[in-house]
Amino acid sequence: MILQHVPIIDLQPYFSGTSEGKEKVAEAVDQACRSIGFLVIVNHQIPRELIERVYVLTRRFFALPLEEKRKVDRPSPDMVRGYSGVAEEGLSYSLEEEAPPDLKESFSIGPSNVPDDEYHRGKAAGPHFAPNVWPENLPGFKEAYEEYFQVMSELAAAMMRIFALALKLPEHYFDDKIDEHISMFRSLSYPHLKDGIQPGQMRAGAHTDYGSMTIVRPDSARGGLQVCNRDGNWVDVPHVEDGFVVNIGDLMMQWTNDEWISTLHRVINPPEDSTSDDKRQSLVFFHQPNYDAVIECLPGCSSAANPPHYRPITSGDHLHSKFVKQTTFGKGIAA
Ligand SMILES: O=C(O)CCC(=O)C(=O)O
Ligand SMILES: [Fe+2]
Repeated sequence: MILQHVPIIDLQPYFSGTSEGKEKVAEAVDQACRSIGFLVIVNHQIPRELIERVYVLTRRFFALPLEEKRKVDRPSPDMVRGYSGVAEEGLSYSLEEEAPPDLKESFSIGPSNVPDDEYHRGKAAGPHFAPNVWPENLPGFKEAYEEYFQVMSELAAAMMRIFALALKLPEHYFDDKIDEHISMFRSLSYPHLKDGIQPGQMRAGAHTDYGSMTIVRPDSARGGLQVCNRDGNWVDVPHVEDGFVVNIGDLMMQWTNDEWISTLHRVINPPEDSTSDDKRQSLVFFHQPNYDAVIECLPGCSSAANPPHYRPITSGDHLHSKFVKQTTFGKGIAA
């Protein structure tokens, strides 16, 4: 059955470790990834205290004066680190569309405590392990962000094991392809702008994500995340207290030979007549396999009648090709 809405999936049976429990979760995830490319997970084992701490520190960061935030500006266009201001990027650029820039600010980090060796620092590593930049005078910010990056990496590894089971592969199939992952954690702040909005301008324009998966801790504020379903209708992603939104990106779609779909989504503005302050903040983890992991049609995803749709490509080159597209079409680089 093709789902037209985003399902809510309880991960508890997976974490309880029985093979029936794992099977049940894997089947539900397979159906979600085939139908709509999005799911909401509950019982994910991420401590609530940490999520709250990161959320509060993020509010504090975005509330700083602009000149303070500018001190941790993105170091260069190909390094997604540090701060980007409102309307400096447009996610729709990656779709080769002319669209007005997004109404959001962001702060991004990549892996920390990177070993000083050839794999991580050599030419082949490119900007994937670029150093992080940190705001001064925000006690606990760096620690909380690094801890969040770590727990998200573990949750993504668990999701990749569920993905493997869902695709009828050995549970640990992806483990050695993500053990040096080049993911990015990005906090997003969407101010509630009441005027100066251009026609068609949104909090985040319609786009697909690039990598293996995205894990989002959203906000209940009005003006939220929507997904375009198979019928071509925009549907709201349900807001579940203590839930995370998971969606697969273009790389996973390519890996599965289009069996799973990377779906268009967007973040809409609050209603025009709203008199309240509907500012919104989300915490977004973009998971991306090791830069040298080869993304080629997974076993079981092709047949004589349905040969591989894509040539093999490394995760690093795949990500780079998205960035190049974006710099050609817009002034910024998004996630
Ligand atoms: O803020 C959100 O809920 C999602 C944002 C998003 O889709 C993105 O940054 O790729
Ligand atoms: Fe996205």
